[in-house]
Amino acid sequence: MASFYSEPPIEPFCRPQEDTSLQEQTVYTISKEDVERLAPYLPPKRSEFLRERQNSRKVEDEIAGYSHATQALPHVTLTYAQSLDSQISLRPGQRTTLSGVETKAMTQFLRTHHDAILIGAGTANADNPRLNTSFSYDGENIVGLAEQPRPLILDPGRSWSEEKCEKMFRLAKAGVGRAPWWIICEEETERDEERIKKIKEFGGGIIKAGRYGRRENGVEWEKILNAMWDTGIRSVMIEGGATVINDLLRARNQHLVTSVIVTIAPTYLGSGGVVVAPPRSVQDENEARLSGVTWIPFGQDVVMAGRLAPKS
Ligand SMILES: NC(=O)c1ccc[n+]([C@@H]2O[C@H](COP(=O)([O-])OP(=O)(O)OC[C@H]3O[C@@H](n4cnc5c(N)ncnc54)[C@H](O)[C@@H]3O)[C@@H](O)[C@H]2O)c1
Ligand SMILES: Nc1nc(=O)c(N)c(NC[C@H](O)[C@H](O)[C@H](O)COP(=O)(O)O)[nH]1
Repeated sequence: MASFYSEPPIEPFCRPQEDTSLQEQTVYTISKEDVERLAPYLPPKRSEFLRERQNSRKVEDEIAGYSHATQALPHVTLTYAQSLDSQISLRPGQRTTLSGVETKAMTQFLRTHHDAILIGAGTANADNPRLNTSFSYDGENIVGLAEQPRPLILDPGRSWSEEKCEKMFRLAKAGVGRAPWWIICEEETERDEERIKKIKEFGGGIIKAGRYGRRENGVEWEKILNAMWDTGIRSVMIEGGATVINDLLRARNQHLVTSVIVTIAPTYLGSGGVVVAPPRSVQDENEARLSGVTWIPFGQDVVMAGRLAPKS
């Protein structure tokens, strides 16, 4: 495992000025009551020290109330939006809006509470995502760069195209988001060198961890999360897509997930979409059950927050 990155200077608050398209960022906020309802499922708030020294290994003593027994694993919040028929998009590669404005605001709030935000290469290529937050505590001023999560692109099969993620790089350049880190498996290939150089030029970086064989066997999450911890990441919000979610929900990985926060939208996408359903490890047994569950209505949607009771 090896990791490195370069960091743009941290500024307390920064509004996009040069790039006019960035001025159109919608400002999101949620009520104090909803913040309190979500609080039990969130990682401890980041300290200033952690925000500024994300690459330090000496930070471990600074963490209070850390929720995992093993100190080398970050708090993992698995979060996504699904339809009533358990689908997250109409077809692979198609961005499908499920969340209403209220749950979108909730997601933007969650993003301010995590050091990093992870998506799979399939989602990165499909969505041209922003992966920043335009959450505002006062309903007016969007949080500053210090509260912006680090985007992580999980790409064990090396299928990510940076060109399809120009929004993220633009936001980083404007100082209203961070440049992404590319997560690939350990095996080196010469082709990577040029790409890594380019990603670093934009302020991004790379994490190499674990091995990768057949796609249906998934990735080595523990090694990947461990490598994240080594870079200073103490909390990560994992947003999808289906390959990533179903892999994390399989029996051998469930103990790595700290909280699950799912938005359920009152719509049926109809068969043929991208489904969340982890592989079943034991016939005729539920694969996973949540405990400590709270259901919170947000506009027309409902948000379910809970913890996984690991199967293994
Ligand atoms: N509604 C939501 O909350 C939500 C969230 C995220 C994505 N989506 C949607 O999901 C769709 C993408 O889902 P997907 O499953 O095609 O893509 P994905 O984002 O899960 O990425 C899958 C690809 O990344 C690699 N990969 C990543 N993690 C892997 C793992 N653990 N094991 C094996 N391979 C892994 C593989 O190369 C694979 O092709 C898009 O349409 C996107 O809009 C919806
Ligand atoms: N909460 C939520 N509601 C939705 O209706 C929907 N389609 C997603 N989708 C998540 C999404 O597909 C990836 O996390 C993006 O790629 C993030 O993109 P943005 O940063 O928001 O631009 N998420």
